[in-house]
Amino acid sequence: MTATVELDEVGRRYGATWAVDAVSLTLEPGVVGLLGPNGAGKTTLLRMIATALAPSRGRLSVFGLDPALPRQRTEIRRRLGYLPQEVGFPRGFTAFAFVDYVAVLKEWTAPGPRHAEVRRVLEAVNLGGLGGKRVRALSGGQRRRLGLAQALLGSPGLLVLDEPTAGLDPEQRAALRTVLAELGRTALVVLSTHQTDDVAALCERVVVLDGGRIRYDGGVTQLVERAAGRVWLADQPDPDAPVSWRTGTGRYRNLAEHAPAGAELVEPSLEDAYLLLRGQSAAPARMS
Ligand SMILES: Nc1ncnc2c1ncn2[C@@H]1O[C@H](COP(=O)(O)OP(=O)(O)OP(=O)(O)O)[C@@H](O)[C@H]1O
Repeated sequence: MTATVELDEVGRRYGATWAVDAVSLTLEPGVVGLLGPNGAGKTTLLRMIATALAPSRGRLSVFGLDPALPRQRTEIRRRLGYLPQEVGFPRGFTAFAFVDYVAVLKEWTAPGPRHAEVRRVLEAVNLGGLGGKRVRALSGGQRRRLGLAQALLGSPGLLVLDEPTAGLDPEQRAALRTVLAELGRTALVVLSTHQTDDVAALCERVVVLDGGRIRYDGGVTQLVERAAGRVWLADQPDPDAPVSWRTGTGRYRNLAEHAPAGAELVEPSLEDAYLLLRGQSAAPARMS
């Protein structure tokens, strides 16, 4: 069977900088999380998968098609939904009119089924009651969900979502997780986020990018297991820990190979595992 997305040594360069450097990935249906620090190359990678940006080198195929060829690119675009990091909304449009406009661009010609689909995706992101509201009058989180609604049009086989949960309140994030988990049963959902708890709640697979390169690609559980036996709660910060921070209880969470004095070993989270991975490649991070 053809993989939904296949990248073979894909790179994208801006001037002398490789924003994405020799990335190889085979992505099948399911929800895949993309983590990485600011500037890691997540948006650049997602833009290439969404056919919004051409690779500078390497081979990329989506649904077995080549986005470098105009006809095949059009076919890919018919079958994918994309939420960019920043959506240029026509702010005078109503929420309904905006999604309807995107639906027209996506070749939904018959008004009856198109309007029904617009209503469906607005409901899916809990904006069913706000279809008549102007985009400029929506809150930031509501606008983010409106951007998501247009990506869901036509239940695409590939959803590329750049920070879909940014600015969403906890209830909306939880609701969105349900929508995406449901979609991931049949479609490939690739999402970038800075929220490790979204990845832990939603994804089986996580790809960690840093400096344009893959630092980890595998199961979320396996990444968390790497941090087992290395997360310690103590009354003091451990000077030898690559990562250490003061928690809300006043105790320090130390990510370290060896037990700091008087420390208590605790279960690792995905955030701990991610920070440990980062700590191994980056300068020591200390937050207090
Ligand atoms: N249009 C551009 N022109 C020049 N450099 C760019 C451009 N877009 C991105 N870059 C550079 O490419 C690198 C990767 O940027 P990218 O936006 O892909 O990272 P990111 O992981 O999405 O970051 P963030 O988490 O901050 O959104 C950065 O060094 C960035 O400065």
